[in-house]
Amino acid sequence: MQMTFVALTIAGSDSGGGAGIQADLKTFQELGVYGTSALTAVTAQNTLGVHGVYPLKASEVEKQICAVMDDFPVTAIKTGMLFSVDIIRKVVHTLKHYQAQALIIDPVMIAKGGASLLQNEAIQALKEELLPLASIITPNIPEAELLAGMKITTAHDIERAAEILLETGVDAVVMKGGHLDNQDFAEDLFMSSNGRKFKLRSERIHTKDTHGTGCTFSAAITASMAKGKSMEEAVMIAKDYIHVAIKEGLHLGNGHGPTNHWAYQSYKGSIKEVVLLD
Ligand SMILES: Nc1ncnc2c1ncn2[C@@H]1O[C@H](COP(=O)(O)OP(=O)(O)O)[C@@H](O)[C@H]1O
Ligand SMILES: Cc1ncc(COP(=O)(O)O)c(N)n1
Repeated sequence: MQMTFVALTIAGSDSGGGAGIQADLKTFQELGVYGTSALTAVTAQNTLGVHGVYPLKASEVEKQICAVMDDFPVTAIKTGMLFSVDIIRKVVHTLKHYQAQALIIDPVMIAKGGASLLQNEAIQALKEELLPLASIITPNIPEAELLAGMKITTAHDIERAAEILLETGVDAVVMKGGHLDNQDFAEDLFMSSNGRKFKLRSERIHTKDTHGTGCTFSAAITASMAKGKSMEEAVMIAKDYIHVAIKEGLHLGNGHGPTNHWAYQSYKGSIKEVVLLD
């Protein structure tokens, strides 16, 4: 009998289906992993922006996590939009109880349209209480600036910020380069506490349809880790997955459209270039 791998996402709902819980579950499914979820908030959202944010109570988030963890053989967990200090503290408490095998944290803070998905006072709790439990954290550049407490403009800054984030106790950091002003490449930096360091480089796709790229990328990492792959392998597969999802975009909606979560099905071979660093 074939083994069924199970992943859990703890995140917000995006009614437009391109980011959040919906992106995570689609990605899990495409990568052959059974997806479960614990909602932290409902958002009224489409490709034009976030039109409403309705957080759940922390105890309601906890109940969902327990319901899943008490019954399913979950091998990897990811977090996305956590919204408040209360929800973060409850998630930390609950995850400590279950001792997740692999925990991937996408420190979602601000939607691409500018809406806040994490209250300002929650940034510290995320950094000090949740990050120490994590296998991998996947900040984009603005998120890394807030978490590391520094401005990031050069390649040296990116490495320095990754080093600062490793000091929180997380096993590895992936600094996503989608927001960098590089017209040719989309480059992410992987750095782990055991000294592994490399860049994942792919051609930059010139499109406005990048809604949910971060959610999709971290969900792809989670799916591979749920299947038992190493952090390095998982990050490499995720880079290919997000690249084809952006490249084969669906052009839906009138704003920043979603990516194509099923494009990876018909894709063969490797796209990214791995650049080893000392
Ligand atoms: N225009 C693009 N072309 C190719 N890859 C991209 C592009 N934009 C983002 N990516 C990739 O998508 C992933 C998510 O990055 P990013 O967009 O920075 O995250 P977020 O959605 O959290 O802001 C990264 O692997 C990044 O390199
Ligand atoms: C519920 C939810 N979670 C996460 C994001 C971030 O996605 P993006 O950075 O692509 O806007 C979002 N827009 N909505």
